[in-house]
Amino acid sequence: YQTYVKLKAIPTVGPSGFISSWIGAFRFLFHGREIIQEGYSKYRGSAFKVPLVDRWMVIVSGDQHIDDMRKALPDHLSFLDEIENTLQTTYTLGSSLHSDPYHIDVVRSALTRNIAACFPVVRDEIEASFKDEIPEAEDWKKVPAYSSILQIVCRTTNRLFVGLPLCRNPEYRALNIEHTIQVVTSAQAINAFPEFLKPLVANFFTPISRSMRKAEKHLGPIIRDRLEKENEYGRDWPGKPNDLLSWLIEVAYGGERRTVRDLTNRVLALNFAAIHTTSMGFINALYCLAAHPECARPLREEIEAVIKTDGWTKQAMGKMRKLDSFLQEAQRIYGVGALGMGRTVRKDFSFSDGTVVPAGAHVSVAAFATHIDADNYEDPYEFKPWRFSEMREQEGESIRHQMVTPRLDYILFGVGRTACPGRFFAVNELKTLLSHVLLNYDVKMEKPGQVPPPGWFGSAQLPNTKAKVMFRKRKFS
Ligand code: HEM
Repeated sequence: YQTYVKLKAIPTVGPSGFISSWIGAFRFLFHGREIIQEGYSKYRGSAFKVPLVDRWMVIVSGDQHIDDMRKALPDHLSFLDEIENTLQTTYTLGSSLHSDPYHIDVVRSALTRNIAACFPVVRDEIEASFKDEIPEAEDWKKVPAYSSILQIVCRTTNRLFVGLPLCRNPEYRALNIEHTIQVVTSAQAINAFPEFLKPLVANFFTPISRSMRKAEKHLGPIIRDRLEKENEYGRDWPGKPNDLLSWLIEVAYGGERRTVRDLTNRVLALNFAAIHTTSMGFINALYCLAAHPECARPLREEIEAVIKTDGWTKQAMGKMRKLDSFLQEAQRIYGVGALGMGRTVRKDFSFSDGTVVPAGAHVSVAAFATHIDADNYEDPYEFKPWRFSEMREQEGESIRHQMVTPRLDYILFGVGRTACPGRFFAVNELKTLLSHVLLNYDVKMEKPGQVPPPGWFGSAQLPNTKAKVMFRKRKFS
């Protein structure tokens, strides 16, 4: 309530009374996108606020405000505090992730540096997992795409994270896929209670101890073996796998970092960051391809021409501008929720237009509204697959409009110092996955020409989980 009093100067969209704001918060669960769109239309370029079930959310938009957020220091606007607040990480993911987030640097440095070196194994896992999940058939076959893609992405990502054979273990995969869902739902349950009850309530809802027990069963022996080998033969022991677990161990010099428990926790947490995000990104692109099968030909031509000169490499993926544009356009429309770049305000923060957001408040960007703003994108509701590759042609060799480049009008990965450190790997993985589909299958939607409608809950946009995609062995050129 104290924070609300300080926020009085910022206009509210929807009811603002003490009781009526609860009704507004309930309405937000089912009409979040429309409420934020209403605020965006009225206050684009300035700030407004909406009541959520557990907090007031200040929402900003427009280049200037987003740039202010990009430049803000973490001790003013904190991403980690916001994650702690929304996901209740201390209870749901483990407290050391917040107090010592070194795994983020490992993603930013070692993992990103190794994308080229690890490209062949990731591609190998893509081929193997498609063979298992979606065997090539002469006739059209209906595939429950969402669940198959989750399995494929989980396997592929974990080939890089922990290697063979664990990445293929069904129990290990199920654990990582379910853990994410449990973290999100239990955090929502914990957040429904007042602060002083949270530690008590967390005992009932927290999934971390069960997930950790299961994960330690799989990862414990591998971690112990690697730690022993490093102690015996030194840092670069012969046969040391080149994967995320090794890169984590390399900087886990001692103390709590160098324990089975903490290392297991980091692997679980990075699965949390990587699996559902990448799966949703890929399913969005797959639905767009299946709804626009006419895009297959130009994409195949590009992929085949580049592979001919560069082979299956990271460098080749970097040259595929149409593929990059197609993926980017799918995420522009279907890949972001109504809110993005959430931050908790640590010290009173002044935006450049003078708007002050007090310490303790929460700020987000109107992400979806930004992505479908006609001032940012012509015909914003239309799926234009070559939108971004055409922009890049106009600008010569510019890298500004490639998918990995965060921009004020494209905030899929956030912008600024906390922009997703896994995005270079994620985009490379998405390109390799979609290339594999294009070169080996024909795809179409069960209902031709239509991307299955996504679901919205609160501010989240979720791809349709029920739709079937038709697959058959590639026949068209
Ligand atoms: C298409 C897939 C992905 C999307 C859309 C995505 C999106 C995001 C977004 C929006 C953020 C927060 C940015 C902000 O608010 O400033 C983020 C943070 C993060 N992502 Fe990703 N991500 C994806 C894949 C991955 C992958 C594959 C990894 C790991 C290999 C990863 C690791 C992380 C980590 C560690 C953070 C926290 C960064 C920090 O605290 O500084 N992400 N991601």
